[in-house]
Parts: sequence; C-alpha cells; structure tokens
Amino acid sequence: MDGMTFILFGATGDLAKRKIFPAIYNLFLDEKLPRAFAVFGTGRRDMSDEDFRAHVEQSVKTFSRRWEDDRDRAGQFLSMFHYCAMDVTQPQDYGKLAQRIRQHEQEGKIPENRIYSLSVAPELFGVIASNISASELGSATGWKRLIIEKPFGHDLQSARDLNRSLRQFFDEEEIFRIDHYLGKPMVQNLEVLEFANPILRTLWNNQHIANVQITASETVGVEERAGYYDKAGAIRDMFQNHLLQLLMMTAMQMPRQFSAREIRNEKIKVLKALRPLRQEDVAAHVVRGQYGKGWINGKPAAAYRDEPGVDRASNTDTFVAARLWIDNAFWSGVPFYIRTGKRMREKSTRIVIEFKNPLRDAYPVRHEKPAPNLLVIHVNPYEGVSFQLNSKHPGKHSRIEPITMEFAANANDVPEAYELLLYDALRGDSTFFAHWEEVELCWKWVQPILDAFSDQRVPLHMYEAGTQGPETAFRLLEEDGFSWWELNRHAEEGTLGVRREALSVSGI
Ligand SMILES: NC(=O)C1=CN([C@@H]2O[C@H](COP(=O)(O)OP(=O)(O)OC[C@H]3O[C@@H](n4cnc5c(N)ncnc54)[C@H](OP(=O)(O)O)[C@@H]3O)[C@@H](O)[C@H]2O)C=CC1
Ligand SMILES: O=C1O[C@H](COP(=O)(O)O)[C@@H](O)[C@H](O)[C@H]1O
Repeated sequence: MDGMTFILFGATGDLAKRKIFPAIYNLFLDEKLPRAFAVFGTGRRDMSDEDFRAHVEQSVKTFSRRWEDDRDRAGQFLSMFHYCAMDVTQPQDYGKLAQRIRQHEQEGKIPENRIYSLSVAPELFGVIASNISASELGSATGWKRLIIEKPFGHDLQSARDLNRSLRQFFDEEEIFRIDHYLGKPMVQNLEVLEFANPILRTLWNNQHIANVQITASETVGVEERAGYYDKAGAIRDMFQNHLLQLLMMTAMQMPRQFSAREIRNEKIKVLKALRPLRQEDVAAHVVRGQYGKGWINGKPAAAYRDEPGVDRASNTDTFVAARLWIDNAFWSGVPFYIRTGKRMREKSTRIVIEFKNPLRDAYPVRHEKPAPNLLVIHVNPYEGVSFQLNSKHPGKHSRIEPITMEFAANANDVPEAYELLLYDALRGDSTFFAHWEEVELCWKWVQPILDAFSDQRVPLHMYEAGTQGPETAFRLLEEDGFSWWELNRHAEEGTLGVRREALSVSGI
C-alpha cells in the first residue's frame, strides 16, 4: 500500500474513542497499515499532540481487545498521531491543518494521498466536504477518499440533498459510506456460505426455502442518544440501513465476478425487485412498537417515554417488524420477515432460513412430525452457523428429534467491523460500503413507511421491556402459517440452536 494520511474529523468524540482508534491499533498490530501512515485528528477543543496521544492510548487500552503493555510498541503506534484544533465550519481553519499535513508529508517524503474520515454530526458532512475542497487540502497531488458515518440523510429527499452536496467535491468511487453491519465478519461470510457451498447454492431459492427471518434485537434502550433517536426511531436507525443491507446480502444471486461493482449490481437487483409498499398497505405488512416499562436481566427497565431526553408523548418506534416480498424468479412467494427492536429479551442478530418441509405429513401417525430444516447465521454476539436437521431418537422407536450441526467462530480471533472496514478503505476496496444507489433505493422503499408513521396510519403497539416485541409481530407470521425462531436457552453456553418463539414472555 502507498503511504497516506488519515485525517479524522471528530477525533475527540465517542465513535473515535470506542471504535476508530482501537481499529487502527489492531491494524497496526497485524502490520496492515502502510509503511508511511499518520493520523491527524481534529476537534474544537485545544490539545497538544501529547495530550491527544494520551487520549488515544487511553481509548485503545479501554476498548481494544488486544492492548499489549509494551512501551516500545505503544510508543511506535502513538507517534503516528497528531492533533490540530479547528472549527470545521470556519474555512480559514483548514489552511492551518493543510500546512501541518503538508509539512509532515514533505519531511517523510509521503505521497499526498489522503483519507478524510468524518466522525462528526451529519449536519457537518456537507460543510466539511466543501471546505476541504475550497482549501489548500483540495489541491493535493495524490488520491483522496471520504469516509462517512451514518445516518446518511433523514429521509429520501434529505439523503438526495446530502449526496448532491458531497458529489460536488468527491466522486462516488471516492466516497465510503460506513454501514458497520457490512463489516461484521459473519455478514462478510454470507457470500461465501451461499456461493462457495454447492449444497447451499442449490437450495438457495423459492423451490426449497419457505421463509427468511432477519432479527436484530437489543436489550439496551435508547441510552444517552435520545436527542438523535427520538427523531429517528428504529425504522431509520436500523431498518433503512443495516437490516436492508442484511436482506440484500442474503437474497442476492451469485455475481459474475467477486468485485465490488458486480456484488453491488446483484444487491441492487434485489432492491429493485422489492415489492413497493403503498402507504395504505403499510399497516398490513409493518408492525410498529414502542417499549413500555419491564424487566431486563432481572433489573427494572423504564418505559421509553420515561427515558431522559425523550418526549413524554413520543410516538417514536423502538421496534419495527415487516414482511417483504422480492418479486423475482428466485424469491417470488417467499416472505422475508425483518424485525429490530430495543429493550427486547436478548441481544441477537441472526438470519434464519427456514426450508420447506414437504415430508412433514409423510410419516405414519404414530411418529412425531419432522421439524423444518433451518439454517441459522448467527451474526452477533455469537458468530457462527448452525444447521438444524432431523434424526431418529436412538431409544424411542417413533421419536424424530431435531439435531443441530454447528460451527462457532472463536470469539478471540474475530476482528471488529471497523477494523475490516477501515482496512478496506485504506486499500480502496468499497465492496462492504454502501453505494449511493443502494442508499437511495433503501430510502425509496422505506419512504411510504415513514409517511405512514408520521400520519399515524400505523398503530403504535406498546410492548413490555424484556419481551420479544408486540403481539402483532407474531400475528404477522401466523397469518402465513409460520412463527419466529428464537435462540435456544443454551446459547450462552455455546449451543447455537433455535426454537419456535413463544409469545412475549418477559425476561424477568
Ligand atoms: N458513537 C457511536 O457509537 C456512533 C456514531 N455514529 C456517527 O458518528 C458520528 C460521530 O458520532 P459521535 O462520536 O458519537 O459524536 P460525539 O458528539 O461524541 O463527537 C462529535 C465530534 O465532533 C467534533 N465537533 C463537533 N462540532 C465541531 C466543529 N464545529 N468543529 C470541529 N469539530 C467539531 C467534536 O469535537 P469537540 O467536542 O472537541 O468540539 C467531537 O470530536 C455521527 O455522525 C454519528 O451519527 C455512527 C454509529 C455509531
Ligand atoms: O447503528 C446502530 O447499531 C447499534 C447496534 O449495533 P450492534 O453492532 O451492537 O448490533 C444500535 O444500538 C444503534 O442504535 C444503531 O445506531
């Protein structure tokens, strides 16, 4: 890799501390950084380079799973970090930053290749891109890339406006929109599972698959982010981006080549085949929920409306479940059920593929019915794959019981999403970043839901904190003769199976 400079706007913020510095540190330990690599952090507060390095060290000690107490190594790592206080809204401040970067590049004979990473509030994305371009930074002789955090817009129109303003200064190929779900190792593994296993490839279609369920449930509530979340809700925070990305990665067909462009084309085909929702149909296919008070892991949890910073009369969705149809030759007739929520019973992101069960009634009456085969991709926090098959009980003649074959990744060896994504951005590989066309199509599909929610056309169902969401989300599947599959009780002990989910039992 060529030498380069990583310019981090928002280097004193929460994301930098928890994700970005630890990721850079892990890449450093793995010798994946270019030989000539420097980070210039910026923020409004005053800090010397030494203060900044102490801040980076503290962040890495706290948040990297691999901190090594080796002073030489730590010194070598920290010497890459520099700090420049500035206000990003002030064009004159960019000259100071540009001078420091240029001096560093000249002293080290480093090419003027620059990555601008925007870890600041989204309102500042456009102004930073414009000021970079208008300042001395804009006349660098090397390549440039822009890393953007979420949220990318608040709805279809604002996303288009933001994209238009960024595209005045950066080409699409230069923009790397982070969706950290695309950096999760099991999500990156999806294309291998689907396409490198002829057995699965043969089965990956509507002839064999009965339904697909994608769940991202969290036990945490709104935490300290009410200011942002109360305006966003689960539909913007998780559904429009992370969950639709999981849907695309699951439903896409094998690309002609495993290049960023071809993979993106296949993902886009899925979005284009998604059956559009008319506003008047939203209530029939989308369930909207908000958590009330309840219990999480034996501790009382406040209702969403009682959380600090939340409007007492808020109608914001903290839970969304939806039924989607992909109208193409591969998936026609297969419902995709997607749900996400805060303050649910368990933290789990998983994709469950339920296979058709044509032999269910082929066994004589005295036998138990075989359960459907299930393939479960456990994305988070367990990372692995399990396959549920049927087997005959050795002792009981007529007993058919489900058995699970599983593969679980060794948690210590699994890199974090930001590590994989930053490494890709350094190499200029955009496969696991959200392309504008994907982002726009996702907003387009979601927009009628946003409109129906804001017009109060979809009832807001309250659910008790610590449960699996409102009852209506169970009905959504029951209408089609299915039920949600949940992690089995022994998941913490390493068993990755699933079982049919019972209706809203709280986690008391
Ligand atoms: N935190 C998280 O877990 C996640 C965050 N994100 C996204 O990442 C981005 C950053 O979030 P987060 O780190 O939580 O935010 P914080 O509020 O913690 O940090 C904001 C950063 O922006 C800097 N900043 C604010 N205004 C200016 C200004 N006018 N000039 C220069 N610097 C400024 C602050 O510096 P200073 O205080 O020194 O002025 C600070 O470093 C947001 O887009 C967020 O949506 C996305 C996913 C998860
Ligand atoms: O982007 C977000 O993701 C987190 C959940 O991420 P995970 O990696 O822990 O599954 C969510 O809590 C947050 O609200 C959202 O902004």
